[in-house]
Amino acid sequence: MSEEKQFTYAQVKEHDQKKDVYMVVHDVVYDLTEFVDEHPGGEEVMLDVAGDDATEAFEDVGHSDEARDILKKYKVGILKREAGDPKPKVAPPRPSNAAAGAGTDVGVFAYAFFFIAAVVAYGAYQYLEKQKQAAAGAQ
Ligand code: HEM
Repeated sequence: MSEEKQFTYAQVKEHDQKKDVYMVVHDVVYDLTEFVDEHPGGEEVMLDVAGDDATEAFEDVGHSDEARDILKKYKVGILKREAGDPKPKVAPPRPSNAAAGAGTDVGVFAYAFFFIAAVVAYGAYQYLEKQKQAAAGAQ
């Protein structure tokens, strides 16, 4: 069995310089030193979270699947959390899958929209019928 290399948070913290950038995303440790310059979002944001848990920053941007694929290439190990380490502010790994809450909101909104649309359509229908009757009566 191939054992994955484990890093403590303190060890990851040591790699917080531009020439040596590690970061943690969803408890996986990545060596992104080579990627910092290539990052389409700029090196500044990468250096902000160098040596840190970048999970929240990474997920907040809503990175593409391509970005997630790139990330895989740079994996060097997994994070071994120890007592006292900062807790990950875990955003769901896949916001699109895990957005049950948000999905519900959108669902309710969609129902409300269709309900209002139906009421408006019914009203318009009634109005047109009345117009027709009025026109017929006037003849
Ligand atoms: C952890 C490794 C990271 C990788 C592999 C990565 C990769 C990428 C890629 C491939 C894009 C192009 C758009 C896309 O495909 O989604 C992108 C855009 C972006 N990234 Fe990252 N990123 C990483 C970390 C971060 C972090 C920590 C931040 C901090 C906020 C960040 C902020 C952004 C922003 C703002 C853009 C949008 C740029 C634009 O559209 O002008 N990224 N990233």
